[in-house]
Amino acid sequence: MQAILYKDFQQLRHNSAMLAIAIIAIVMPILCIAVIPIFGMDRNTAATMYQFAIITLGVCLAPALAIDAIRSDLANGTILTVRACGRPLHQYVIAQLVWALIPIATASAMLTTFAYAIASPLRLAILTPQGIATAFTPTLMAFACYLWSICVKGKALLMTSTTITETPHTETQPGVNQLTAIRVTDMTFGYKSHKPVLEHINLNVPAGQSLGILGYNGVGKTTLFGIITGLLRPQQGSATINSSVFHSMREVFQLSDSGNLSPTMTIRENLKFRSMLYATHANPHPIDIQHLDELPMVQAFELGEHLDKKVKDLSSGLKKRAGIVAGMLFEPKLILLDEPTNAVDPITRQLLIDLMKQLTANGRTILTITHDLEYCWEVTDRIIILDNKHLVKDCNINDFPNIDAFKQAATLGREHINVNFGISK
Ligand SMILES: Nc1ncnc2c1ncn2[C@@H]1O[C@H](COP(=O)(O)OP(=O)(O)OP(=O)(O)O)[C@@H](O)[C@H]1O
Repeated sequence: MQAILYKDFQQLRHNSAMLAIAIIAIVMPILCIAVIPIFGMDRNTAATMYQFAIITLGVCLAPALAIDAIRSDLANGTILTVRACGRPLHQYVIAQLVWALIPIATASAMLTTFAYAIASPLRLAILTPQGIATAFTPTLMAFACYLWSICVKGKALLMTSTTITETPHTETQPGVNQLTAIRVTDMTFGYKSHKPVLEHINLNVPAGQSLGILGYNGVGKTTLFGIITGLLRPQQGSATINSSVFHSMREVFQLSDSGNLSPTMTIRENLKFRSMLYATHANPHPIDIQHLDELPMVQAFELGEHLDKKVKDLSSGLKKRAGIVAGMLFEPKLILLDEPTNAVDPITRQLLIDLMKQLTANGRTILTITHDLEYCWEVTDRIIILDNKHLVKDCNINDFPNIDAFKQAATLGREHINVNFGISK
């Protein structure tokens, strides 16, 4: 809960528009009450000013706290991070409720006390049931905004489910009894009920394997990741992560497009937020926040000089590097990477190849969605290809005599040669 409140506070602090609204929400009502004794207002005018002050507080502060925080979390992958740290989602829901209600309830109580103390015409009005109800109006508005956020904006959040469960052993090759890391069984999924994106997918990923997931744009690769991590629910069949291999979601890292980083926070603040989420009684400081620039992973990806930059001010490649480092620092055992080499420079790409080879040698299970066939050739043991809603190819990298044969298989023999673009000579 402390981590979520820390993140909400940092996000508000860095969002100048929201911060300005929050300051207006506090200053305006104070001024409205302060002018009552200065102008010697009568009881009726003072009561109107008081109501105006309270409504201003609610209208400005309630959406800024209750709606903005949850909407940002859904957009930037914070929900993924919260799930990945293995904490139950209800802790997130409660933390956001505290963030939505406590500051506004405190501000209302202080404003009412201030009005009672300095505006004598208001004293009787404040002590009536109607006066007390008025004082609670901003809190009720914040609660309504919070419910709206959770039910409408946060629907995706409520739909998530845990896919970590006991999965029986299977023989992946005759005579080889290997632990299954991920099993997808006869899975069908569509964003609309009668329009499947993936149909009857069966997939068994043994623990310790590096699997490449290939396929044309829009074929459903990212969707498959969403189903495996429980962010999307299959319409038919199942997808499970084996709890005998991965004990909780904190051992699972998924690199999403946003890198699961809050764009308004700096890399350092994002790492501190994650560190707070991953903290346990036994290990209260999973990473050394004070000496981040000395961590080998931070040094390897040359992030030291960028630690105090806001994520939204980073280039796409740096964002990707920061996202990878933010996940890897917590030593995940199951790594799901969505186009890791997208937007990175050749040096970082080579760094990623070396890192993935070391992690595979170290027994980690890695699933990589990629269009970078040379990267795939270097780091994966096996590839699957999705096409036209189905899993159409499943083979070991060793099955190909050379990279050209691999590339031809990976593109399903659909290279376009001598295409007419209609460009006039
Ligand atoms: N939230 C969503 N709502 C509705 N349709 C969606 C949603 N997300 C993805 N889709 C659709 O589902 C299909 C599969 O999308 P997905 O992102 O899984 O493809 P992909 O294989 O990862 O593509 P790419 O290689 O371009 O990243 C696409 O047709 C896409 O338009």
